Amino acid sequence: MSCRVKICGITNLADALSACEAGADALGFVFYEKSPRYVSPDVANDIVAQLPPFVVPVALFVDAGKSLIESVIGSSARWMIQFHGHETEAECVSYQRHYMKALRVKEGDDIALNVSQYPSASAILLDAYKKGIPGGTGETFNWSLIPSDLPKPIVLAGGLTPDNVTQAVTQVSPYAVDVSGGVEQSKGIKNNLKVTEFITGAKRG
Ligand SMILES: O=C(O)c1ccccc1NCC(=O)[C@H](O)[C@H](O)COP(=O)(O)O
Repeated sequence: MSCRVKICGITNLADALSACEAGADALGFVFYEKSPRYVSPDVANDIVAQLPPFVVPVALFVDAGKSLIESVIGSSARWMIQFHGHETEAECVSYQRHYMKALRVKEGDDIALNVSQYPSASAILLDAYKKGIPGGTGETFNWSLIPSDLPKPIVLAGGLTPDNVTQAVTQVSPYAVDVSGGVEQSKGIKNNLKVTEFITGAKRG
């Protein structure tokens, strides 16, 4: 089975449809106001309403309140949730949607133990840890820290680009890869050529 691809940080319809055309399996929308990739719930839901079938929209939150999360996911049954902060298992499961929990990896972490804290997650996203920045850092982490026998589908993220994604897929064999900065032409705006090269590279690995 070839590796799935999630293109994260979508802020406009043109980038969303181009990514779908290029073969993206999932699109990420960042509902974290401090991010340069922030998109409002209204704009995101308008985009989601125009997505082709079989593409999963993923709503990304960082320690968000219940009212924001419910206002986004309440507009479409298609939303999956990505919790990218310090959310507990009980909080994640309370929305009764498929969700991914992002874990930010640094040397010395017990990844297997951290994954075991989220038995209800549909997948675990592993991203690079950088103090004070919750995500979208553009930095890789040491992929050899990832145990090969984790009990959940793994979404590999952090500093992936068209140049390193095939190597990442070959080394880690993740269920999916996730990219944001590595396929941008400027913050929040995707480069279609990079998106196409990234997806081709991920599916080749
Ligand atoms: O993109 C952001 O600005 C962001 C802000 C806060 C939390 C998460 C954020 N992005 C998450 C992602 O885009 C990806 O899941 C992942 O972090 C990979 O990003 P990148 O290293 O830029 O490819």
